[in-house]
Amino acid sequence: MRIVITDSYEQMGMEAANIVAGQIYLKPDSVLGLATGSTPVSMYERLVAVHKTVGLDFSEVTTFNLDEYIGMSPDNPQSYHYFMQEYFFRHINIRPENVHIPDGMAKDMLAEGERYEKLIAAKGGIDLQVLGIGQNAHIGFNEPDLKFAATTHTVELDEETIQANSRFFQDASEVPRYAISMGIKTIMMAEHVILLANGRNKAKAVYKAVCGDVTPEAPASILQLHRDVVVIVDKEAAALLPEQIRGVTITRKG
Ligand SMILES: N[C@@H]1[C@@H](O)[C@H](O)[C@@H](COP(=O)(O)O)O[C@@H]1O
Repeated sequence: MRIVITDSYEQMGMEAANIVAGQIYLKPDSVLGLATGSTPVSMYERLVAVHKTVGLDFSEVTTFNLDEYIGMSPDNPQSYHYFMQEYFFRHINIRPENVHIPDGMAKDMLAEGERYEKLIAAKGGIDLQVLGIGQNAHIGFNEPDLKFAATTHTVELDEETIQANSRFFQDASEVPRYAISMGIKTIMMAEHVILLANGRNKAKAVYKAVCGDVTPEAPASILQLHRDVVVIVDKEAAALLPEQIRGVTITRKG
């Protein structure tokens, strides 16, 4: 794991965008795994800016999003389909047919999970996966569990996640109880991974991901077993990392 601690949320996004842009520069037909939530917004803003200023080309890029709420149609402003259009896809030259997000409206979620996994495999797997992290150390919507979930599957959301995500809804009762999410194995099979976090409320989860026991009770901890992970966190989210780790990390001024 390489840990990058930044001074600000914007800097965190910039560092992540640089890695994504470098990936596309080296491999224009890259397959990206993408995340939603407030964390990656500064990364998307930066990528859009790089696209507009120096023409970062997304025309050959394929994307697979991590997850979607079950029962949410793509035109619902709370859906992850809508989020991705709003913050990223409508601002860049990606081809609509190259954009993939699990279908939260599918009749058969088992079949949808299988379809999604086959699509990823048919594209040769994910080159670079971007992740946020939940306060309970979930990645995608893989909640703390007794085992690591493998492939794309239906998840019952934890109360903590429902409460955390209720800020995007009128109130917690409107937050869907179920989601469809890439599994831990899907994520771990990606060639490169970036984990992003900002804010003091993520410090405990970041500590578990980087320094805690590898356990399905803290799903992000599995990333310690991945061969190429960059953890990019602002200083608030890095607050609980021990000095010796902080001592060997790059602290960028932003
Ligand atoms: N399923 C998403 C995750 O992919 C995201 O990383 C996480 C953190 O969200 P945020 O970035 O808004 O804090 O929770 C959501 O529930």
